[in-house]
Amino acid sequence: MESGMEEIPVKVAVRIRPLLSKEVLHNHQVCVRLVPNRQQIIIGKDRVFTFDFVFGKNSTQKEVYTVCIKPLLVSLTEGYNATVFAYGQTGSGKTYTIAGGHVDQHPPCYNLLSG
Ligand SMILES: Nc1ncnc2c1ncn2[C@@H]1O[C@H](COP(=O)(O)OP(=O)(O)OP(=O)(O)O)[C@@H](O)[C@H]1O
Repeated sequence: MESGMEEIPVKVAVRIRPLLSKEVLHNHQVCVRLVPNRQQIIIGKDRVFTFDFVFGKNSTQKEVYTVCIKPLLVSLTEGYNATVFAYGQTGSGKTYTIAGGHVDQHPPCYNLLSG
């Protein structure tokens, strides 16, 4: 087994999306905070959760792709299988991340495959 492949085979990333304009309009509040320099988030006052990767509201498609997906492509070329899927409540940003938001500014992760 190549070095680095003895790790736990499932990794979980959390991506926090910004409030939508309609949410700002309705005075919705952000309830999730990032812990700086740690892959952790705080929900509410003090509930801390740790993930393999945490992306904040200003994270880009390219950043998510580079950190989470590109290494899987490298392992594919070495003969390993890989699956990426998005999980979360409705409106949380699954489609935006996997299939893209605004096509020019926020390309889908799979459009970055050649990068
Ligand atoms: N990282 C982000 N930055 C800016 N806007 C985002 C981001 N993620 C999601 N959005 C916006 O939030 C809204 C909901 O996102 P999206 O449709 O991707 O959610 P979803 O999880 O796929 O929802 P559903 O399960 O209902 O299909 C969209 O208007 C999308 O453009």
